[in-house]
Amino acid sequence: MAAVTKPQIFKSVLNGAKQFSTSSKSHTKVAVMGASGGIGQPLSLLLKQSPLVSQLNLYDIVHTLGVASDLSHINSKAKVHGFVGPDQLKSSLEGCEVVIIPAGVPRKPGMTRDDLFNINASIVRDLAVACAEVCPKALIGIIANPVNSTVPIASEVFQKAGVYDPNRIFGVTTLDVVRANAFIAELKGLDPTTVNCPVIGGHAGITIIPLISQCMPGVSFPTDQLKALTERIQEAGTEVVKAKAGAGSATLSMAMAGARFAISLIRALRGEQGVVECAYVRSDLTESKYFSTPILLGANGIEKNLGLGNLSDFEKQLVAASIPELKKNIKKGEEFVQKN
Ligand SMILES: NC(=O)C1=CN([C@@H]2O[C@H](COP(=O)(O)OP(=O)(O)OC[C@H]3O[C@@H](n4cnc5c(N)ncnc54)[C@H](O)[C@@H]3O)[C@@H](O)[C@H]2O)C=CC1
Ligand SMILES: O=C([O-])CC(=O)C(=O)O
Repeated sequence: MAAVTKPQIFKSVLNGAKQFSTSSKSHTKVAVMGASGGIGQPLSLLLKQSPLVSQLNLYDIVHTLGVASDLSHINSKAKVHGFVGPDQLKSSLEGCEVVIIPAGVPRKPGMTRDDLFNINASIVRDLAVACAEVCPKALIGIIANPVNSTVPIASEVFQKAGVYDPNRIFGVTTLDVVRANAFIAELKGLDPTTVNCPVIGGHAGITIIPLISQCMPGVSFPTDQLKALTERIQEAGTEVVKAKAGAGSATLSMAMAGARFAISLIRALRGEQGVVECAYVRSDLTESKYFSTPILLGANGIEKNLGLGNLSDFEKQLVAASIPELKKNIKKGEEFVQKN
């Protein structure tokens, strides 16, 4: 596998503008759909702080005018506009080059991400219909769960509308990488901002596959510790759902991960070379039609899929185990759009 670049750590989320002296483009209009929610608000705050964002459109079915008013008092460059309710959906997307979608209900203890399908599938479908009509060329990052199905849903919607470009639709799995980095650093006593562990597959349970053998800097663990660490990364979302005890799932770490991903898309849009993030995308690298791998980002979204790299036997087993689950999740999403 080609080398994964140094992780786009949080510092660069805020200071990224310094890296853009070669770029001709200086305006990036970003929409956050579901901007009033647990993820939407801190994600919008982080994007408002980024000098790379010139306009931030906040869409939700409730409360966006208040969130937009609040954020607009921050003395950073981005102009903030609030849009509320379906009547303002299309105008919220006009001219947007990056659209991030955290709209949807979160889990409660005892639920799987797939249990969110019945509510979130139609939310993502309706937002995707609007994107396909208003900003079909935007780079779209889908946070709403179940990501394994919502990305195929959005893709089918774009396909139906005749504007599908598989290079522009991403399932945001950055939080899995952020967690893997944090947990590995904790176990090895490393500076967490210097660790980069690719995480491939999907975004639910056994489909989350950390490639600890490809971690930079190199680390190794005895077999039992490797298994326990892998399972902790796979179940980290559930760890937060349990700790929040009915008050939702990860919001703050997801906001940071979502901002990192959005800023990476913008950096690539602006012509920066070598921007790499793992993301769940249309893929022909495995038997699963969508699969997360490290992606070299460019002005048109996926510049190059960097692939799975050399897997250990343990990781090969994890990939094999994930495929039937991914196929099931993907089929469910595709059939939802075909039937509805
Ligand atoms: N990809 C990932 O790694 C992660 C994904 N998630 C997912 O993100 C989603 C959002 O989580 P939270 O922000 O905690 O939930 P939340 O309930 O706090 O916020 C969701 C927001 O979406 C809005 N919304 C509902 N229907 C909408 C529609 N049709 N159009 C626009 N906005 C709409 C709600 O009004 C609310 O403000 C959940 O599905 C959760 O499972 C959460 C953490 C990590
Ligand atoms: O676990 C959840 O439901 C939310 C999520 O996707 C995560 O935290 O990874």
